Amino acid sequence: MRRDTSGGDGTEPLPPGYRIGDWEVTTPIGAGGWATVYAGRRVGGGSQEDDVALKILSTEGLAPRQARKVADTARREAELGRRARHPRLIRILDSVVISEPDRPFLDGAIVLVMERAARSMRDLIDAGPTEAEGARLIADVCEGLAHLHRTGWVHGDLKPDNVLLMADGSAKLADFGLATELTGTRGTHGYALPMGTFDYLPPERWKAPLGEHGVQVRPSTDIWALGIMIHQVFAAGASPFPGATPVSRAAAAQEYADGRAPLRMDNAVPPFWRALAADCLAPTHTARAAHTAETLLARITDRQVATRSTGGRRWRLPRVALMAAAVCGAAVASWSYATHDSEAGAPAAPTAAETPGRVRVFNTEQACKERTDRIPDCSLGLAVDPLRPYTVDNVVPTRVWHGDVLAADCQFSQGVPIVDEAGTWSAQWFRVRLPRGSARPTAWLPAVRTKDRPALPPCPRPTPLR
Ligand SMILES: Nc1ncnc2c1ncn2[C@@H]1O[C@H](COP(=O)(O)OP(=O)(O)OP(=O)(O)O)[C@@H](O)[C@H]1O
Repeated sequence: MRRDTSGGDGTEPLPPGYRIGDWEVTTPIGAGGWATVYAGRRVGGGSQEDDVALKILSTEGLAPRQARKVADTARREAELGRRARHPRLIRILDSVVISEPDRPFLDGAIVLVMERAARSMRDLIDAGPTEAEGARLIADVCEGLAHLHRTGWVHGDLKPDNVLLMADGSAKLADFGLATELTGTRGTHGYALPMGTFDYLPPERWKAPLGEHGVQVRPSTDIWALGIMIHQVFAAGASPFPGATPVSRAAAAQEYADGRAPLRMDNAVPPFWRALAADCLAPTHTARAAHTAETLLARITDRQVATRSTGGRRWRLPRVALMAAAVCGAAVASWSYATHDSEAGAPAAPTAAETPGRVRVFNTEQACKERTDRIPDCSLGLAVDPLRPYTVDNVVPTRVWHGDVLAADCQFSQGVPIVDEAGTWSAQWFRVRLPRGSARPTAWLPAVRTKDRPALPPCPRPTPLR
C-alpha cells in the first residue's frame, strides 16, 4: 500500500481530475455500505486498460473498531487480489492511502484501484436476461468461485451486486471485503466476522456458534448463495424463499432447512437450472458439500456440449470455462447407442451383467434418471480422446442417456481424471463401440458414468490427437 500526498479541493463529491496516486477521478459510479466508487483513469493514460474504478473506503467518523474493520476489509481485498488472480475475478491494480489533513472524509481513506466494469449482475437481472445470458453469467460465476475455492478462499458475500459485468459481457466476482482464507487442517474452513447479506446466508449460519475467531465459514457458504442467485436470474430477481423482508426470507430458509417447509421455486426457472439451484440449496452443509463450484461448472459445460451437438439453442461458454471444467476433471462425454430400455417400441435392453463387455450408462442426476424422453439436457457425451481435456472439440456428436447399454472392448486406467456431480473421481475409461455409420468406430466413456466393472483387457495407450 502506498501513501498519496497529492492535493484536492476539500469538497464532496470528488471533482473530475482529482488525483489519487497515479490515478485521477473522472465521474462518480455509486456508493455501497462502506465505500464510494468513482470511475477513474491512469494519469496520462489513454488506452482502455487505463480506465479503472476507484473504490474509496473512508474511516471518517468511525469508532476505532469500525475503522479497523474498514482497514481490514481493504487489506483483505488487496491481499486476495494479489494472491488469487484469475480472469473471472476483478483485478485490484493498486491501493493508495489518501493524505488530506484538511478533508476529514478523505484523510486516511483507503483507495482500491480496480478494473472497471460496465454494470453489475443485479442490473442484468433487473433488465430480464435471456436464458443464454443467464447461463453464461452463471457459468462465469462458477468458474470464478471454483478458482477462489481452489486457491483456499471463500468469497463470503456472494450476491448479484458483487458480480460485475465487463464491456464484453463476461462476468467477474468482486467485493472481497468479507473473503475468508481457509485455514482448517485440511483447508476446509475459515473464520469470519458474523457479517454478510441476510438473503444469501446459508441456514446453518444462523445457528453457528460465535467463537473467538468469529463464525465458521466454508465453501458451501458460497454455494448456497449461488443457489439463490441462480433462482434470481430466472425468476426476475425473486428469492426462492418467500417473505417481504430479508429477515422473513431468512426465517423461511431456516424453516425449509429444518424440514418444516418444502423448497418452492418459481415456475419460470427452467428445469436444468432448477435442478442446479436445488443442489446448491441443499439444506445442510454436508449435503451441499457434494456440489462444488467445479462439479456445477462441469454440469453446465456438459449441457452446453449437449445443446451444441444436438443442434439445440446455442449459448456460448467462454473457452476458459470449458478448459477450467476440463482441468478440474469435469463431467462426461459420449454418444448414443441404440438400446435405451425405456424407449417406446425398443426391444428390452440386455442388462450389463448378461452381456460381459457391456456397460450401462449411469447419470447421477436424479431428475435425469427418472426421465425417459431423452431430452438433450439429460444426455451425456463420449470423448474422442481420454487423454485430452473434456471440451467441446473432444466430444463425439452422438449422445447417450441414462440406461443406454454400450459395447465396451477394453479399459484404460490412465485417462484424464473425471469427477461426477456426486464427487466420484476416476481416471478409468472404457472404450466403447459407436453404431455403424458413425464418423469414428469407437469413443470413450468415463468409468464414473457407469456402475458396471466388466472384466476387460487393458486398452493400448491411445495416440494423443492433435
Ligand atoms: N470495479 C468496478 N467497476 C464498476 N463499478 C463498480 C466496481 N466496483 C463497484 N462498482 C459499483 O459501485 C457501487 C458501490 O460499490 P460497492 O457496492 O462494492 O461498495 P460496498 O460499500 O463495498 O458495497 P456493500 O454495501 O455491498 O458492502 C455499485 O454500484 C457497484 O456496482
